[in-house]
Amino acid sequence: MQADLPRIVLASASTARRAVLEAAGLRFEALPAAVDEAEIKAAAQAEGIPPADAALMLADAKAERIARRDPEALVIGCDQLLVCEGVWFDKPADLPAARAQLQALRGRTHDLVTAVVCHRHGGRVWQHVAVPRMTMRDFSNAFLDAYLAAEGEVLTRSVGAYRLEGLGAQLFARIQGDQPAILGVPLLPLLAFLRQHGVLAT
Ligand SMILES: Nc1nc2c(ncn2[C@H]2C[C@H](O)[C@@H](COP(=O)(O)OP(=O)(O)OP(=O)(O)O)O2)c(=O)[nH]1
Repeated sequence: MQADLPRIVLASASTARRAVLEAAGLRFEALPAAVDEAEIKAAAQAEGIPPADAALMLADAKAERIARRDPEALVIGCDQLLVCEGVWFDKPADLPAARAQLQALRGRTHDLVTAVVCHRHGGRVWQHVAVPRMTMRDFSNAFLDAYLAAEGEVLTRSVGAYRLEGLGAQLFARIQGDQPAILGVPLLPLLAFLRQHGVLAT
């Protein structure tokens, strides 16, 4: 890597986000940002802030928290909200909550409001929001219980209580949007920015 390229930091604890960027060949450091997402989400909802703006606020908060340590670094922050018929869902606390959440989402369509921001030199230099639209089958409880047993606690790390990659594909009747955005990172717009910013080879 050329010496004058900025250090890239992903302000995230998400294994899914890290895997997407690593698979795309990005070389970066991943540092979790200690941000009280629940508090920011609750305040945004109370103020009637639209999901896309709330997701950008959360992504900014994570990037800012990490960028303070190294203003020269290019810090990537992401956030993903799940909205189904106006109701915002969060990562389930445990498997029973994952079961209840999947029962609430089955047979319905939900949006994954997925924001990504880049911060450098003390401010946001780029942002993008993608909104994949996910339509779930009206799957049976027997199917649901088999899915939960097969996947286990990892489902608590996903805002939708599912993993599209793998068995989770069987939950869906229709998907509008690209898989990296569903997994939490609008990848191609981000890579385009990184090339334009001189961080990736053109
Ligand atoms: N593996 C997988 N993960 C998914 C899928 N859909 C959503 N997710 C994950 C990506 C993110 O880790 C999480 C969205 O929640 P957040 O945006 O709050 O991120 P999280 O708290 O996990 O990490 P971060 O805030 O970036 O430190 O859900 C999927 O289909 N497969």
